[in-house]
This record gives sequence, structure tokens and C-alpha cells, in this order.
Amino acid sequence: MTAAVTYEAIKTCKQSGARLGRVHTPHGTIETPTFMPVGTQATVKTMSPEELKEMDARIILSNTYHLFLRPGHELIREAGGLHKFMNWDRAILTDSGGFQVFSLSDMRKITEEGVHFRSHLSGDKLFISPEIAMEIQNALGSDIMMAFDECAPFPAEHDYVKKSLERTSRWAERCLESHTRPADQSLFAIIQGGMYEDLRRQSAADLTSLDFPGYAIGGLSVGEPKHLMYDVLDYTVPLMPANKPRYLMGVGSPDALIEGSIRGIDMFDCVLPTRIARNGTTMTSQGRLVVRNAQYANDFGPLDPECDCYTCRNYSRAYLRHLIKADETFGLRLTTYHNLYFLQNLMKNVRQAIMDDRLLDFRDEFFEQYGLFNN
Ligand SMILES: Nc1nc2cc3nc(NCCc4ccc(CCO)cc4)[nH]c3cc2c(=O)[nH]1
Repeated sequence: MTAAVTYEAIKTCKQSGARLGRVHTPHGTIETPTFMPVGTQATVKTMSPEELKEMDARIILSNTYHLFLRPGHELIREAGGLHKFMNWDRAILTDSGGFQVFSLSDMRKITEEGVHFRSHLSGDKLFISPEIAMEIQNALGSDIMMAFDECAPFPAEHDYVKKSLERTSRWAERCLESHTRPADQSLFAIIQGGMYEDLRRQSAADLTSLDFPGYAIGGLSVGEPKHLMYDVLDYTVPLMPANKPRYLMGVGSPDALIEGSIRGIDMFDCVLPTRIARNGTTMTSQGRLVVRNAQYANDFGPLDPECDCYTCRNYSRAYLRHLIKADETFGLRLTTYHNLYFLQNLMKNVRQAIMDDRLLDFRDEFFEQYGLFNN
């Protein structure tokens, strides 16, 4: 199948399973490992496309579920697609809605056909199936579409996870069958299987037999302890094709980005940096810094002395604290800009460390100098 998105392996780190690569898309090339800022409702909250380009973000994530509910995918199709609608001419990946249905709406019922649920906005009864999820993503025109899946909760019984992954595999086939635009949109499958090695193997085998242009690992970052997530990666990543992108969904703390890269993950996304920024929590070279705390009231130094971003070059901790306390939107913009820039810069350093075959050393330096990030 002609895939619009292809993966180019550049180098494997001699110290670990990490790899340097490029993901080529119709809207530009992404150096990997990479972190994707999340723009759930057709905007990376408080950021302009120009600011995202300034920090060299090459791909952002948006959500089928949210845009289906509001403003509706037909309106976005009419606008010329999501790139045009939000004035973003680089790459877009859209999540398929499965996870969001489970994390946002109540009254939901899973059937073989699809998921019945109530809109978390209006309470209307709605339904999404694999075919509908593909129809929505086609209308959005995303470069990378995700197959419609079920993200099993944590913890979950082996039998439940087994039945769920088998349905997710059948849904993935239905997504492939209804995929009408392989020429300019690529469809990634999502490996499930919870925390069970035998089920991860079953899910990976089901999906890699269907030859998708890329594969994600789902069902993680759902409340499990980090060491459990790393265990699942240890035995799941080797089951994924080496010549295709590997995307770990919902992961975005600095420590997890490094540990995931070491295990061979190429793409990450998470709302963490943008979500915590809005309550005045920042990721800095000294670790997490809650700039709204009173201790920074008279601190006229930069947020992060080792960061060269717009926020750190032009504003003080005292000013940021004042803005956040005064509920001034500009404060949210400045903390968001810094957190996203921090992660883009971290991934640039990860890529350089892989190039220099020293990612494990980089990890040790990072954890020692920056403090152990606990998500
Ligand atoms: N289609 C699909 N999408 C997913 C998205 C996910 N996102 C996560 N985790 C995000 C967890 C997460 C949520 C919020 C915050 C902000 C601070 O509280 C941080 C992390 N896990 C995920 C799993 C799946 C999955 O299997 N399938």
C-alpha cells in the first residue's frame, strides 16, 4: 500500500535500543525521537503556529473525539481541512477518539459495532465506530490517522484485556478496509494488551500481520507505575517493525521521554507540559518549579537560567508568578511556551546523545543535574 508517511532509519545508538530517524510526511519531515505538542481542539492552547515553529515543533496532535463534538468534522472539511482551518502547514497526527470517549464521557457502551456514549458537552447520545473514526479523520485531513481502538483501563483482568485487544484488532482491520485515502493520509495501528506480555505479543502479531505504515503502543500512561510501563516497553518494542515509526501514546514527562527513547520509541505526545503550565508549574533544568509559589515573589532571575527560550530571556520568576496569581492570560502563554520549548530542547539533546552513542550517559547526567522528574 502506498503510504504517505515513511520512516528513514539514520542510526542506532550503540549504548541502547535508541535510534535516530526521520518520519517523512506530506507536511514535512520530523527528526526522531520527537515530542508532539497536543492541540486537542485545533489549537495548542495559548500558542500561535508561529511560536510553535519558532521552537521547531514539526508535528502536533489533535483529537477526533473533540473535533467531532465541536465544531464538527464536516465544518472542518468545508474549511479545507484541519491544516487550513488552524493555519498549521506542518504535520498533524489525530488520535482516533477511543481513549477520549473513555476518559471524558460517561454512559458509554462498547459493542462489536462501535461505542455508544453521551457527549460530555451536550449530553447528546452519540456513536463512533471504526468507520466513523476514519470518516472524521479523512475530513480533518490529518497526515497520520490512528486506528479506532479501546484503551483498557488499569488495572484490568487478563480476560477483559484479551477480549478487548481482540476487538481492537478486528476494529483495526475495519479501519484499514475503510481507509480510502492512502495517497495522502497514513493510518497507524495501536498495540494493546494491558500489562500482560502474552497479550501484548498477541496484539502485536495481529497488527503487524496487517502491514500498517506505523505502529503505536496504547494502553499505557493510564495510571500504572512507571517501572511497569518500562517493563511493557522492554518486551513490546522488539515486536514492532524496525523500519516503521514507533509511537508511545500519552507520554510526556522528561524522565519517561528519555527512558522511552532508550527503548526505541520514536514519537511521543502528552498534555502534561501544556496542562501543568496553566497552573503555573514549569519544567526546568533544576526540575519541577511551581513558579506561582510565594518563594518566587521577589525572585528577579530567569525561570530557568540554563534555558534560552523567549520566556527565560525576557521575564523573571517574580513577573511570571505575578501574572499567574493575577490570572493574566499572558502568564499562561509564557509558562506554556517555556514548557514546550523545554521538551523540544530535551528531545534535541536526546537526538544528539544518540548521534554520539552516549544516551545512557545523558540519562544519568540529566537525572543527576536536573533531579529525578516524577512526571
Ligand atoms: N487511541 C488511543 N489514545 C491513547 C491516548 C493516551 N493518553 C494516555 N495517557 C495520557 C495521560 C495523561 C493525562 C493527563 C496528563 C496531565 C497531567 O495530569 C498527563 C498524562 N494514554 C493513552 C492511551 C491511548 C490509547 O491506548 N489509545
